[in-house]
Amino acid sequence: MSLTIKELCVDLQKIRILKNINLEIRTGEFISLLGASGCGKTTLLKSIAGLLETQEGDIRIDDTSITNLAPEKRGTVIVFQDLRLFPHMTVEQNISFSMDLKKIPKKDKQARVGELLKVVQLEGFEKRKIQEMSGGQRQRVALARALAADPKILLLDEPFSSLDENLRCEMADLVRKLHHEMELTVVMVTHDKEEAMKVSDRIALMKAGEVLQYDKPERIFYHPESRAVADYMGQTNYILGKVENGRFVSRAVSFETQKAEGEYELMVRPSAITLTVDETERMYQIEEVMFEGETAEILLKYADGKLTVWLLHRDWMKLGVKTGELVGIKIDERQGILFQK
Ligand SMILES: Nc1ncnc2c1ncn2[C@@H]1O[C@H](COP(=O)(O)OP(=O)(O)OP(=O)(O)O)[C@@H](O)[C@H]1O
Repeated sequence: MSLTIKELCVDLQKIRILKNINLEIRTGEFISLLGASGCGKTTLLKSIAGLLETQEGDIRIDDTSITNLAPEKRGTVIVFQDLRLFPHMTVEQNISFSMDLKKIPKKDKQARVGELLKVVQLEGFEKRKIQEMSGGQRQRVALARALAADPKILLLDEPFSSLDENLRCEMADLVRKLHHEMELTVVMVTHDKEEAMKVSDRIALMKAGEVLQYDKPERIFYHPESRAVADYMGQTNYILGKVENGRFVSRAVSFETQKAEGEYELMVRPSAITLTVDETERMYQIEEVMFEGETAEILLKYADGKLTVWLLHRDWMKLGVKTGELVGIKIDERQGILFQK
């Protein structure tokens, strides 16, 4: 089922929290709402689930408006960060909760619980109490309980944030697998950009109640539409320059461009710069080198400011230079983005 959000505005205690949100989520798509704490991700997820009153705009599943429907009639199910399981009940009782409401016969219910436990890799755990399970196992139960309601749209609010890194990856893989197998449309809230890039078909990057960019992970990372998006998605360098006569010209790099004349900043990720000792023009002084396992982070100082460069550690070692010495740089301009000043 597809989900369309059109010009959605939401106020909480008379303050406008969501400002004119527009998103189209295709059937079977996995999207992430990504952004810093307080930008409105959970508010948007709750609005989709029908847990908050909306002031303006429309939310549609396929061609039907759900804006004024009660949460239980929307076909959406939300899994919260704190899971909201019933700790004294068994796994089976937790998972079959939505089926009890629908008065599904006991035998069918048991069979379905068994199936769902298999799906989330917790076969045989029916009679275990929630309080006797680990954090990762509880996450799986919460997921199975959500799936038991046969959702058209699965909404996940930072579902893995309380887990350690290994479990996070495992759960992310599981959700991604279920999403494929069950052709679920999934909207996940996260503030973890790596997680978002890994699991999502598209990412809606939010800031202060607005969507700054809604795009595929590669585009959000390599083709940010604004400095705000570029800065959120990873470390960046900005090189000041001008476009004149069809060329971007700066102290560090110059190349042809179709952009209009004016002052620009060239955004370059640290991995798009390499160092050289062959050039005659060695005008970048190595200020600091940080060893980070397979990579080395090198901080350079030059007349216009500083640049950060990431090299494979073995490539750095091959250069044979050390802190305080001068090097030249090469910038892969195809990986750079020009922002007008
Ligand atoms: N019940 C409420 N009443 C008033 N303001 C609220 C309420 N709930 C949240 N807010 C405010 O709305 C804004 C968005 O909150 P929201 O929880 O949607 O952000 P978020 O992006 O999900 O943040 P986080 O990553 O920290 O969970 C914040 O400024 C928050 O303080």
